[in-house]
Amino acid sequence: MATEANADALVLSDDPRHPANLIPELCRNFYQLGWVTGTGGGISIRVGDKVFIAPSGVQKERMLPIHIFVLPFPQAAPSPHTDRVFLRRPALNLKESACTPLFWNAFDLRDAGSCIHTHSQNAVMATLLWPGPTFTISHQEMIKGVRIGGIGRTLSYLDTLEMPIIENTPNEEDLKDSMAEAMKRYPDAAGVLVRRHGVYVWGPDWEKAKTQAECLDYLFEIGVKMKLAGLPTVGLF
Ligand SMILES: CSCCC(=O)C(=O)COP(=O)(O)O
Ligand SMILES: [Zn+2]
Repeated sequence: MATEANADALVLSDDPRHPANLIPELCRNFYQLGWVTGTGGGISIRVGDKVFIAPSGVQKERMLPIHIFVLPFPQAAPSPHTDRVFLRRPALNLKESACTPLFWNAFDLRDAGSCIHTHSQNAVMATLLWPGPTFTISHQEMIKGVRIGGIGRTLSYLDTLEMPIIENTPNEEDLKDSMAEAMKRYPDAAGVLVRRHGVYVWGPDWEKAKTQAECLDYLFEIGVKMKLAGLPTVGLF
């Protein structure tokens, strides 16, 4: 059993690329993009058998490494309703992110090394202008930055990008099953949009997850603008 001091060693490092240093830094960047304002959204990183997760309901742009939770992987998707296991919990009275079971979908079903959740308005607008089960767009250069299933080879300019959209629920953790279903139904999709809420995107590591989140956000934004301009988003015109 880890003592408090050696558990803290899991999040205290001089290495700027340590997940406990990266998560606060990346959340500050995401805040500037409008992706994690109002405490929502965030990023989790899995390195081998350890998952690093931010606390819930905190100002994500002001987080520090000592606020980070560390959970062992694998374990059954941790949620407030299960007996979850921690390697390290902050001393403060904090709960792990409500996105934890959703992040777990990406680790369990895609062997992801990182999962990002944003509340980007581009993602939300895409879910409003595409009222059906998917968002689609083709013939955009940024499609080439997106990976098959989020983890495979990158798409070609000639591929059509399709992202499933699931319906929102009052509690974040209750999205777990519909997200998992969408991931099974759309194995090639690099993420899952949540209507009136945002998007989950993952990758083999945090750099690739971030690249894909950026490319997808660009595609949501231009798709929304094209739709509002009355232009088709699939096919050449
Ligand atoms: C205004 S945020 C509402 C809850 C939410 O959508 C979310 O992403 C919460 O994430 P957290 O990591 O703060 O539990
Ligand atoms: Zn959210």
